Amino acid sequence: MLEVKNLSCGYKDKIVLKDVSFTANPGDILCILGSNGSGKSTLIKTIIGLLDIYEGEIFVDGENTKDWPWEQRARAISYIPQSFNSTFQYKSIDIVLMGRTSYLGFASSPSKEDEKIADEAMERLKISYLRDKVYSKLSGGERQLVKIAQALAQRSNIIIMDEPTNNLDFGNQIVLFKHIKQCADLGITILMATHFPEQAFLYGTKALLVKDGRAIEIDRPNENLTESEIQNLYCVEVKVVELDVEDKTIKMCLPIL
Ligand SMILES: Nc1ncnc2c1ncn2[C@@H]1O[C@H](COP(=O)(O)OP(=O)(O)OP(=O)(O)O)[C@@H](O)[C@H]1O
Repeated sequence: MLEVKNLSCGYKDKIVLKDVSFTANPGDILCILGSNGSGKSTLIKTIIGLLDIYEGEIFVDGENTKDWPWEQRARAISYIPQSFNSTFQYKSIDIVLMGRTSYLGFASSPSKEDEKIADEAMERLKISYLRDKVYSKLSGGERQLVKIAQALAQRSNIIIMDEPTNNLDFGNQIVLFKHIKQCADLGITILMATHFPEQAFLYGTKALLVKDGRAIEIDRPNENLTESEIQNLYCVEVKVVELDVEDKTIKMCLPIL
């Protein structure tokens, strides 16, 4: 469980977000929405400890993370950046094994047990066929799946993704969301920044709307995220329509040109 309380964050000479509070429980998929430059990545980088906190607190399972060493943070929270590539000729399994780094002693290499955990993570995502392929030669979608396997091998209860569907084709976006939902069903807490309100409608159990230095938490976006909130967030006219598909009502967000 991740709790952010009255958080202010930003850079040396600039506060980007003020007084942000939200909670993400096990199994939640919390979609962070906001226009370019609104502060989504800044918030994520602060949660994972890459940026210092100005004010406020971040709790994981009730524990304040302020003085956590990096290993403890890495075991609790996995981070999948917008794009990750490697100039080294790492095999995919090596990238997944990097998820075990926080469990290794100084200068020690992964054990048989670490390899087993990494292989299991790849099997769970049905990507064992990528095991010995060179990571830098995989497609964008395959790379995202390998990074999710790394997060699973890390055995953290929280996975944070910055625009995970960036550069993915329509089919691969759907495949990726199947896997994200699987992780949430395992009780993992997912936070993801996205540029698509539909992803919040379709998959989000919560949404966080980031605008003008503030963030508003919305529970069950499919029911509670409104057309006017989306218009206000992106400063464009949109229409939210409802479709009955099988036994569900699904919301779509259409631009008005
Ligand atoms: N290293 C930095 N130093 C100072 N300001 C920065 C730095 N990185 C980002 N910013 C500024 O912080 C603000 C928020 O940027 P951030 O990258 O968090 O936005 P974002 O919502 O993730 O944007 P996008 O959707 O375009 O990825 C922007 O005004 C940006 O210019």
